[in-house]
Amino acid sequence: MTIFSFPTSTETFPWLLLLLLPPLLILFKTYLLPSSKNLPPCPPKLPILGNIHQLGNLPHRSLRDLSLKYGPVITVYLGSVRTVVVHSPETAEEVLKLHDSETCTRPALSITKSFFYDGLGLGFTKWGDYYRDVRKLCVLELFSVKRANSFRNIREEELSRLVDSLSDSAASGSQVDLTGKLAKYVASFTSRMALGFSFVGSGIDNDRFLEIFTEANRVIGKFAAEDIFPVFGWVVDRISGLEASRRKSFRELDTFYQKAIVDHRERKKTGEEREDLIDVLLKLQSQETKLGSSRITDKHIRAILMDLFVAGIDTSSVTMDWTMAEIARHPRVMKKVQTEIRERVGDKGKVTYEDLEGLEYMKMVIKETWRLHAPSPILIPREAMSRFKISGYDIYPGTRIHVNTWAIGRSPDVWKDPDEFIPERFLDSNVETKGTSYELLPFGSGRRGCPAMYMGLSTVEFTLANLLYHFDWKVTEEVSVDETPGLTSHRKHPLCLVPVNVINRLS
Ligand code: HEM
Repeated sequence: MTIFSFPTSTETFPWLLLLLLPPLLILFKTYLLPSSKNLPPCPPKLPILGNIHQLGNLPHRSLRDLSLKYGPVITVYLGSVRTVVVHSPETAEEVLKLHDSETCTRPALSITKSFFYDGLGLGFTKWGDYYRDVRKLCVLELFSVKRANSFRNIREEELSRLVDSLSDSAASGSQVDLTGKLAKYVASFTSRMALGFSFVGSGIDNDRFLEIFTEANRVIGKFAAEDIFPVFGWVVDRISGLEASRRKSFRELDTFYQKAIVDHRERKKTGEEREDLIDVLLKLQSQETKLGSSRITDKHIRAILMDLFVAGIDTSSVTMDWTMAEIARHPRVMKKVQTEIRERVGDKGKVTYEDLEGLEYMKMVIKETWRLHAPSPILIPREAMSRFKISGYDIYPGTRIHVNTWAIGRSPDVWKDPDEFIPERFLDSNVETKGTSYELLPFGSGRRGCPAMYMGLSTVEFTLANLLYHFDWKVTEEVSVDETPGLTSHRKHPLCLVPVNVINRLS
């Protein structure tokens, strides 16, 4: 009898099976039995479509409704893509703080390829060394407090132009489309800051730029079939024309940015001293600064400009539009905020940056507006990079993760009378907007939070304070709070009000 002999294949099989069983079971459980995972609850889904049919026209609202039934963390399948959406401050904190380092990348979306230079910018770029370098460059060189303050005079000039045009309407007693005026004002100010000019002489005037830009925002906000059905969705996007309209918008903006870069280089040769954001980027280019493993090229600059325009214009202008709409709907608030501003500023003839510090009620009005009308109702998607838990549920690598900030702002578990506009709720409250109070996240939070908060906030406060200081606002028709779908929450109908001149300006 041999104690040990080389086993035959028939002998080996049971032993091999026994040895391989545990890993095989783990593989089977992990990949072939998804239903046995402890995933966040998922509403009943359809084959192929998943839960798409339940998202409706305004997904932040439909998802909130689903979360009322299934809980604050839900799974929805966008076609074949597993997506987790969180709806409470606690679960938002888990995603944005506790698991920030595991969720701070972006999924590979088709818009990144066709519109955001395949991830050379910031907002849609995957986490990694390259992203960290671009973010650092933007935070230190483009969006710092010092840089934002260096553009104060531009903002003042643009505001002065806006107030002049509103004064003309006030003199004739005519109604103005304040939504349109605010959008143009922010676009002018942003382009002067970034490009040094307000489109004049660029072959594109303000109106044309806004047209291209509005169209760009429209196509960016659209669901692409490719992002839902990665294998064949791109065919649908071609047939539906989405891909073509994205490319058209992209080409127009790309050409425009490149022309601005070339013009800047030419101008530099004449020795003209000026420092807009393209100048800053060109200087870094000439110093051979690196982003990831590559030196800064013109394409990097165009990608950063795209992010700056897409992320910076809409968010600021919709905030002001919603705030003015809510103020117009609430005469008590209008009176109170105007009294605060006028008492503080007196007969100086304009609100200065120094005055903003004391305008506590106005700041509450803005917070209340953000609570009800989150500028990004659903934050830009994150993607899980490892396996972890949220509220005890398993989250697997590759899962898309969304934070529904709109739902958090409207939650009766967090806010008393959540659908009412009551700025006083922030009196003696320590809820702030910079990303550490998870019940109010207008700028997002964590590693992907807005890098230009100071710039955005100072534009909003300075502009609103001046509009409310200079004018009373007569409401001649019902102010609607209907929204349109998209990445940023726009009001559906333009805000039309009659300005009444009350403060004569100092020149
Ligand atoms: C009131 C004005 C603004 C609001 C409410 C706002 C809000 C936001 C929000 C919600 C995000 C997404 C955060 C996330 O996904 O967690 C974001 C990201 C971003 N914002 Fe802002 N923003 C404002 C102004 C600006 C301005 C003026 C700029 C630039 C000029 C800007 C540039 C960006 C960029 C580049 C990102 C992407 C960050 C990343 O993914 O790393 N924002 N912003």
